[in-house]
Amino acid sequence: MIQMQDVWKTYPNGVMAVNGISIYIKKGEFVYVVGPSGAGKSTFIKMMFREEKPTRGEISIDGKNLSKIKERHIPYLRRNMGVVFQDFKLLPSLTVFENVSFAMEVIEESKANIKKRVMEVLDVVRLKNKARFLPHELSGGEQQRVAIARAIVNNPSVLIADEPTGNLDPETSWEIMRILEEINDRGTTIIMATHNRDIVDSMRKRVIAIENGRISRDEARGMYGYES
Ligand SMILES: Nc1ncnc2c1ncn2[C@@H]1O[C@H](COP(=O)(O)OP(=O)(O)OP(=O)(O)O)[C@@H](O)[C@H]1O
Repeated sequence: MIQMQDVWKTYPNGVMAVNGISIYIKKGEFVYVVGPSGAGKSTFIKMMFREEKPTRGEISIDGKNLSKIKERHIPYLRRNMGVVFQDFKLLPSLTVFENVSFAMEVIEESKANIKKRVMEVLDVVRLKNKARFLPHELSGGEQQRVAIARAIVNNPSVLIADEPTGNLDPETSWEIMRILEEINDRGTTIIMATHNRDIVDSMRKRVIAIENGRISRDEARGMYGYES
């Protein structure tokens, strides 16, 4: 569960990126965040995993107030939140397997358990057969699937994706969307910022539209049991 209460963000240069947003996202929801370029979508999303701090207002994840989490506890918060970006952000000198296992909470885990879990998530993204490949040996869609595997390897309750299909062709984008839906079906909350109108229009999910740092629309789009 994610809750924002009258959240504002002004950057040090004076840009007012988010201007009074309040939202409630239930566990297991799939939410699109849409809006014009510069509307504040990334800022809104970055505050959820404390990449940016709000200037004002409160954000809580699973009942924990983010502003009260001490710096040294942020890695624990991040472990419960997977993040996927437009540009994949894989480590170029590590194999697919290593990129995913690197993100794992390895303390007290046996090598066998790590391998089992990594192969499990590579199976989810259908890349078990490319575990030994390096990122540059993969297509863009495959690289994004590795990034998704890395994001879910610690079983996060929330997966945040900022323009995950931004660098991909339509067909590859649909492949990524099918994988995200599958992950959502298993109970992970998904929050995805996107400019892809086709995807938003054809997958019936909640849509939060942001304009000038405010919510201009919040529609259930047929999501059963949710009223906006
Ligand atoms: N680190 C920063 N410092 C100063 N201003 C910033 C910073 N990051 C973003 N901004 C500004 O905040 C506003 C909102 O930016 P943000 O990246 O949140 O928008 P966005 O909706 O994600 O845009 P896009 O769709 O183009 O990615 C913009 O005016 C942007 O220039």
